[in-house]
Amino acid sequence: MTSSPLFQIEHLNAGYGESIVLSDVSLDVQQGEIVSLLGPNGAGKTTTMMAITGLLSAYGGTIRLDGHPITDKPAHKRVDLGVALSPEGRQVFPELNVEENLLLGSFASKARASRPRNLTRIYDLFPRLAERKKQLAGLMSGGEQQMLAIGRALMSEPRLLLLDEPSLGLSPLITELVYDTIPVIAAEGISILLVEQNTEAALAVSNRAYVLSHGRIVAAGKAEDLRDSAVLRDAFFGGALSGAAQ
Ligand SMILES: Nc1ncnc2c1ncn2[C@@H]1O[C@H](COP(=O)(O)OP(=O)(O)OP(=O)(O)O)[C@@H](O)[C@H]1O
Repeated sequence: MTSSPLFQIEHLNAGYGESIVLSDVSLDVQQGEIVSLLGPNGAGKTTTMMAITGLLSAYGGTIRLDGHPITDKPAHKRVDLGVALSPEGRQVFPELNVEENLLLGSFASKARASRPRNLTRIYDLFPRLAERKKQLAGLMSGGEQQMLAIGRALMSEPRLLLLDEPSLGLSPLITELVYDTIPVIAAEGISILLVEQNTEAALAVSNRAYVLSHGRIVAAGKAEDLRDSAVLRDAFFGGALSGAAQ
C-alpha cells in the first residue's frame, strides 16, 4: 500500500518509572487494515496499547493519527480523535448490565449524540448482546464479556480500534465467534491493531503483523509470510533472535 497510514508509531520508547519496556518501536496501520502485534508474555504488547491510548506517557517517539501527532494529547482527547481500546481481560463493569456497559463507551465522547444508532449497529454485530441487554455483565460468559468489551469500544466510533488479547481465556470455538467479527468491523473502514499471544487466530484475520520481543520489533511482514517464520517461533520459544525481518 502506498497511501499515508491512518495510524503510525515512530521510534516509541515507553515504560514504567526507570524501567524502559519499549525501545524504538515503529509500526503503522492503514485505513481498514487489520494489523497484529504478536509476542510472548511480557514482550510489551499491553504497554504499547497503553502508550497509544495515552494511559501511559511516552518517553520518546511520536504517535500519529492521520499524520497529526497525538503523543502529547490526553487519553480522553485521543478517544474523541478516534482511538478506542478493548482492554486485556475485558474489564467490563460487572454490576452494570450489557446496555449500561455499552453506553459508558460513549459517555464522554463526541459519539454521545449517536448512541441509539451505534447501539443498533453493535447489536447487529453481536446478536448475543442484543439478546442479553439487561443481563448483568458479571454474569456473562468470557466470550460474551469479550463481545461486550469490543462493543463498548465501538460506541465511541473509533477510526482505530485496539484489541488487546481478545482470545484470552476463550475456547477455540468462542475465539472463532469473536474473531469472525473482526473483518466485519474492518470492512466498515475501521483500522484494527490486534495484540495477541494466539498467533494462529490473529494471523488468520490480519493483513500484516509485527513481532515484538523484549520491547523491540524483531520482525514485520504480511500475515501469510510470518505464519511459519523462524523469527516468530524464536520470539515465543526463546531462541536467539537474528533481528532479521521474516
Ligand atoms: N505497571 C507496571 N509497572 C512496572 N512494570 C510493568 C507494569 N506493567 C507491565 N510491566 C512490565 O512491562 C513488561 C511488558 O509488560 P506488558 O504487559 O506490556 O507485556 P505483554 O506483552 O502485554 O504481556 P502479556 O501478554 O503477559 O500481557 C513486563 O516486563 C512487565 O513486567
